Amino acid sequence: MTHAWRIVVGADDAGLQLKDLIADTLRTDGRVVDVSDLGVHDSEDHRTYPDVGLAAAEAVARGDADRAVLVCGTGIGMAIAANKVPGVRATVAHDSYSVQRSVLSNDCQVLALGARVVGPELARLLVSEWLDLQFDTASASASKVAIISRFEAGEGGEHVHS
Ligand SMILES: O=C[C@H](O)[C@H](O)COP(=O)(O)O
Repeated sequence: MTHAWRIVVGADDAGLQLKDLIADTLRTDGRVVDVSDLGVHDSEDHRTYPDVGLAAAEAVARGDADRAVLVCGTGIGMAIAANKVPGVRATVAHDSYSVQRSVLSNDCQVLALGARVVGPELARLLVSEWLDLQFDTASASASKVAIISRFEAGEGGEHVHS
């Protein structure tokens, strides 16, 4: 399968170094046609993980980017922030299987990484594997993701309370 991903990247101060490494890696990856770096750009840039995570997720929601890689200390804050943007599904994942399922089961467009959790080479490997994954809208997982989307759109009623 060929890809032409447009990727937005972002980080807070804790994730700056790993974000820059991932951005450099993405810029030389033939599967990526555009890398948009929302910062932070240096130690003088004091924007927080929600500032950057929300902006990146909004870029995905608008269709300005296909996907986002977001880095903070743990990845958790970035994922929480990104998941608040309607239409965006974000995950923290630091192992291949979780990265794979986040796309194939859950149609996540946002991968959040923790610079204080994962080493740079594993992070680069995970991002590389992630670029080869694409959600299958005809898969059995699609109807499950659709329940979340309908709930988000205020069209609840089909999910079952137990
Ligand atoms: O999830 C949040 C991130 O890990 C962030 O980089 C650190 O947040 P804190 O400074 O509030 O601990």
